[in-house]
Amino acid sequence: MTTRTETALQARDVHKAYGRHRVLRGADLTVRRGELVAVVGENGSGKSTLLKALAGIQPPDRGEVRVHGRLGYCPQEPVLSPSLTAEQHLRYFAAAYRLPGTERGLELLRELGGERYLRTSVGEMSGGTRQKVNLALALLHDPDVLLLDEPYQGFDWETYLHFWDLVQTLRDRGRAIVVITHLVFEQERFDQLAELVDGRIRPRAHHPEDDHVRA
Ligand SMILES: Nc1ncnc2c1ncn2[C@@H]1O[C@H](COP(=O)(O)OP(=O)(O)OP(=O)(O)O)[C@@H](O)[C@H]1O
Repeated sequence: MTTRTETALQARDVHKAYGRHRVLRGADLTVRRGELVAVVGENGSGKSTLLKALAGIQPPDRGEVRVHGRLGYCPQEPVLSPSLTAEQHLRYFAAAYRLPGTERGLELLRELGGERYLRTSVGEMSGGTRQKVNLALALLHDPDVLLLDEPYQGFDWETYLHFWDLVQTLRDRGRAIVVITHLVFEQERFDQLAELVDGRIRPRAHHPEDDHVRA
């Protein structure tokens, strides 16, 4: 039996440098099941670097990352094959995850309004549609911990709202979700605001006056 207080992801004292550029300098983050966390910070503060470290794409130079359960990572730039269709991507990823079929992927694409592009090759898709496929693939295996790097880029307004509904549903089902976002409005959506400053996470208090204001 699992409860919401269970830790789903824990990062301790994470350091990462590119050459002499020390981007992460002791970042700590704890996310529990059923928690939605926003990672915010200035351009270049290291948000994507942190997510890559959490996802294991770019292991930290120092520090520790623990993920409890299955991980899903949606990178900022879609990693898709231009010559394959959305349907083919779903099939290949479903096989890689050993899923019985592509139903969940189809459902996700439907929710995001990308279903009509199932037989379109990725190379012929718009950026927003590519991002829908990217997100559906990251969610395909129903991960316990979801790391999303500005996943709504290129989404039209309606898809953007559907995206947050989807995130809310996953959160309510106990998934732990970390989203990089430049938006500081609607802060009440989030259980934690984690601000990256000088390579460390600084918990940010909720300021109601910031709501409905873009960064
Ligand atoms: N592969 C790399 N090699 C060298 N430097 C890098 C690399 N990736 C990122 N950087 C640098 O590390 C710093 C942090 O980059 P990162 O992409 O993590 O920031 P970010 O907060 O996600 O930025 P943004 O808000 O613009 O997306 C930047 O100065 C960037 O130029």
